[in-house]
Amino acid sequence: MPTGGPPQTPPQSDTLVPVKKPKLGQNFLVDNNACLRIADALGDVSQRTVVEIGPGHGAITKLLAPRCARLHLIEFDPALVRELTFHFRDTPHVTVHHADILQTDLAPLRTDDQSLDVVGNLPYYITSDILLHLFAAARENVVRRAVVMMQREVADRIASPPGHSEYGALSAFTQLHAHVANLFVLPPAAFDPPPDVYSTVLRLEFAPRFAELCVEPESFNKFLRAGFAQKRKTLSNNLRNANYTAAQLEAAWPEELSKTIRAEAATLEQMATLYKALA
Ligand SMILES: C[S@@+](CC[C@H](N)C(=O)[O-])C[C@H]1O[C@@H](n2cnc3c(N)ncnc32)[C@H](O)[C@@H]1O
Repeated sequence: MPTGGPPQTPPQSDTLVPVKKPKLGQNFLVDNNACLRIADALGDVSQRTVVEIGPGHGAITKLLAPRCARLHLIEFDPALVRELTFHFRDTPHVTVHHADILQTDLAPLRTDDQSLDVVGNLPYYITSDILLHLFAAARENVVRRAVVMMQREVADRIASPPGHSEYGALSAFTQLHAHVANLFVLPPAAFDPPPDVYSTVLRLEFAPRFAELCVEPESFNKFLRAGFAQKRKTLSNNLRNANYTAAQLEAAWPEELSKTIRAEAATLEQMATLYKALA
């Protein structure tokens, strides 16, 4: 549930995504077929609890509500909250929360400890913050699947493999937590008002890899952050800035890993090997 109600100002954007600034990221989906494809991409939700991030005027919500067992709507704009509350006044399995998704603890929204399915045409100005919030929930098995729309460039980065020019910190964190499927792209005309960018719908099947990589989640996340801290620097230099000594790095550095590699070129397996050697 929201912790202490929504803040008075919108949340800050993060450093991983270029800032786009329609009011609260409000580009409403007006392509009904796209709404249907998003709802379909969640699969059979007849026995499941679904959380929608930023339902807006309810374009996707109205299709989902009759399909799922329970639906929680997390909306930050008070005028939209009033509109949704009125619209769903006679639909007891739909709950409207006036809340900032980034301040919302998703765990209490579960029923009988069943993991949640998440859907949302995301407010693009906080896309990566929302993803990081979902990854934290995935580490606690709170979420199972998410079908989310975001700016196409961000989606392309998330889905690209290590060594690819678009691979970066957000790709690594996403692929550490989920299998990613790139579903479809929408042009600006699918929205009102139309954004300046194309949009992509991704499906994330959460499956955190910490156990498989034999790493401790919190400290490995910290290690990854340190490794990706400055894009132009080598992995080794970024780790030096995070207080690993040259001698520690020299002793732990795996033979198969180039000394001048950047984090963007390393696989998660290689990062895990180095992390464990340094532990
Ligand atoms: C891109 S619009 C999507 C609206 C609707 N789902 C649609 O597809 O037409 C993003 C929605 O997220 C809401 N929003 C923005 N920041 C939010 C936040 N921090 N927490 C929850 N909702 C937020 C906006 O008010 C808006 O309704």
